[in-house]
Amino acid sequence: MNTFDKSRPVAIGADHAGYEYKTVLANMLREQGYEVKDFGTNSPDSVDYPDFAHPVSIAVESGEAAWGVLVCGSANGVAITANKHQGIRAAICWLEEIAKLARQHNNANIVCIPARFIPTPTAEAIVQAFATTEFEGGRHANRVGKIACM
Ligand SMILES: O=C(CO)[C@H](O)[C@H](O)[C@H](O)COP(=O)(O)O
Repeated sequence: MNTFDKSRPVAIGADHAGYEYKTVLANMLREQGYEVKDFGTNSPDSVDYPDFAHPVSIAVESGEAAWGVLVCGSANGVAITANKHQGIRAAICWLEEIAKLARQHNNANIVCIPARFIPTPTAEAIVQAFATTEFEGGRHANRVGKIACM
């Protein structure tokens, strides 16, 4: 249930610590037939991660994008920012298995990548797993429902 399809774009964004990974991940997704909406940044010049995490989150929250990818040094900054949005469940993922669980158990809709702590192939495997793993529903649906009740 609730698998990401390719009828809507993937929103992607990063700060200066993540922009190189963002390029690699966006290219990987495009090669797989996804439309990618890139919110920047596109250089190593120092920027502030909320300026990129908020637009990606708004795109996913509004339904303009089906899901999102955010990259910064530790992934903490982009995840904290994204999770300020009511409709966002952003998960920091540093292993492929964590990415699968973020989808299976948490129905996460943005994957947050810590570029300074994992190699590029791991980041690619994480995004691939996140893109193709389904939410399991059932007992997890009750729990995910309670996240947004406040
Ligand atoms: O999580 C973060 C910020 O809370 C990210 O890791 C940023 O990429 C990091 O803080 C950037 O650090 P820099 O010293 O300004 O390059």
